[in-house]
Amino acid sequence: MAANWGITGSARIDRQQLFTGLELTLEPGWTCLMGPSGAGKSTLLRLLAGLETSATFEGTIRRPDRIGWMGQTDLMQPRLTVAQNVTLMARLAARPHDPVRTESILRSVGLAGFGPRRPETLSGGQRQRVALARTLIEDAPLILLDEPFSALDPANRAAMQELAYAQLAGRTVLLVTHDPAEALRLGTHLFMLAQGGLATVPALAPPHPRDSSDLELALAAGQILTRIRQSS
Ligand SMILES: Nc1ncnc2c1ncn2[C@@H]1O[C@H](COP(=O)(O)OP(=O)(O)OP(=O)(O)O)[C@@H](O)[C@H]1O
Repeated sequence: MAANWGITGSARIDRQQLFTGLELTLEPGWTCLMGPSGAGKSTLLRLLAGLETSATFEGTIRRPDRIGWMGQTDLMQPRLTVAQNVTLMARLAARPHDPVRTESILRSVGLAGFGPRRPETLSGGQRQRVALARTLIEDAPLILLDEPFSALDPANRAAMQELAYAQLAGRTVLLVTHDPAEALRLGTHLFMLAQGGLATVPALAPPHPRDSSDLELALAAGQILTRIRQSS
């Protein structure tokens, strides 16, 4: 249940107003946030997560106690094994962690048997799968994703979108992305942050994730790209 999670308010960095009077309430499922570079998307996501930002924020933030986070970099600790990286948050918080569950989650992201390996032996795509496993193991109801697939090659990106969509079923997900096609594949609620405000963008009808070769998706992605370029 998404208990009215979201953000209402205004934010600025020094004299630069990022957004004013913004109201975002997250519905269950996938919400995608797009917009020109520098509009404040990452800042908004970090505010929602309770992470440090350079922004001065006035307003209210409604979020659950536990939040899952996945960014563009996998933040893996090179000296730890894959399994130790997946359970890092539990280790830091001195919470118990179950090796059987860790292996089961690794299997669910296509990394069965990878637990003892070191991060340097993994490809970029495999490292993002570890990052997804680390997000899944926390079992948070709200998941915030900041461009997690953008550094991957197109085939891996499409595979990760589908994997994340399947594995995060039932959660409330907010994805920040530069890629209109990614937003259209995954999102049931799409928004654009531009010129200090939030605008609704029409989403495609279910089923999601949409096929990446979908013609309707390609056309809509082109239109959104034009809109982003016009507002930057
Ligand atoms: N530490 C900082 N000090 C000063 N200005 C900052 C800082 N961090 C971000 N900004 C500015 O705040 C604005 C919003 O940044 P933010 O990263 O939230 O934008 P974004 O929409 O996520 O951009 P992008 O799509 O390029 O990642 C930008 O103009 C940026 O230059």
